[in-house]
Amino acid sequence: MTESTTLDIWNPGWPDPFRPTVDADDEYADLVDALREVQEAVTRSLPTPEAAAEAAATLREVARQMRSHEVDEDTQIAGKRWDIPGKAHALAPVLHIDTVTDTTATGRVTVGRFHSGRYAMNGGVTPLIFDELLARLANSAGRPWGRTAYLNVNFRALAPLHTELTVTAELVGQEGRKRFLRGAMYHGDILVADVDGLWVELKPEQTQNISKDLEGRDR
Ligand SMILES: CCCCCCCCCCCCCCCC(=O)SCCNC(=O)CCNC(=O)[C@H](O)C(C)(C)COP(=O)(O)OP(=O)(O)OC[C@H]1O[C@@H](n2cnc3c(N)ncnc32)[C@H](O)[C@@H]1OP(=O)(O)O
Repeated sequence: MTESTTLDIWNPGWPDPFRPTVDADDEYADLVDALREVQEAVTRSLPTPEAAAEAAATLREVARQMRSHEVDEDTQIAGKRWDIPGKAHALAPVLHIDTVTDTTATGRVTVGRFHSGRYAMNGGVTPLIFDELLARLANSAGRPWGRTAYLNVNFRALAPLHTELTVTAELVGQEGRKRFLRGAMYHGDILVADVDGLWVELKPEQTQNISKDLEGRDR
């Protein structure tokens, strides 16, 4: 087991997840955009062995540079820029959030070949997009933080690449600590996927530190 650390993950002062949580650092956001460009370009390429070796060396040099700026997870920016599409996280599809109310949210997303299965969005990417929008809604409007308990996705039609898709989310019910959400993804008028999700509000002991949940496990 690796050494256990205490990570305080609960702070009642955290703002609504539709708003920024860390100071804007647009150079960092630009770095993540550049990384996305690399992901897409590498996915689309079949370089010669020489070109592949040269690019690998360049990328390892970038990794070396970034390791010299390493910070802990509470301090990192990646995934926390809730004010910009994609939250400055290279894995996240770039989701533009258009409308937000206390119980609904809508957004738009376009994915390229990096997120492709075969000529259409990969089936693992669709839940990633739903989780992004539904989790924010579940944890917004002053609702205490909850974790995703399930995310049941139905794939209704192929979701095309390089094409803007609309995503909707709605809080449909609340029972005690449980929040039920529903979402849908459309290509124009065509329903490509829908989802039912449950978020469970964290108990006090779950909000103190995440290491309790991970105790005794390798990580
Ligand atoms: C600079 C600052 C930047 C900060 C910026 C970062 C912010 C950061 C914030 C961190 C705060 C959270 C961070 C979230 C991050 C994820 O959402 S993680 C995403 C993946 N999800 C997980 O890993 C969750 C893993 N699972 C769990 O932790 C636990 O199972 C859960 C979901 C918390 C529930 O556990 P529990 O609280 O012990 O639940 P329990 O009391 O047994 O059940 C409560 C009710 O829910 C029902 N339930 C629970 N699970 C299920 C299920 N799967 N299906 C059906 N019903 C269920 C139970 O039946 C029960 O129902 P009732 O009997 O009350 O009717």
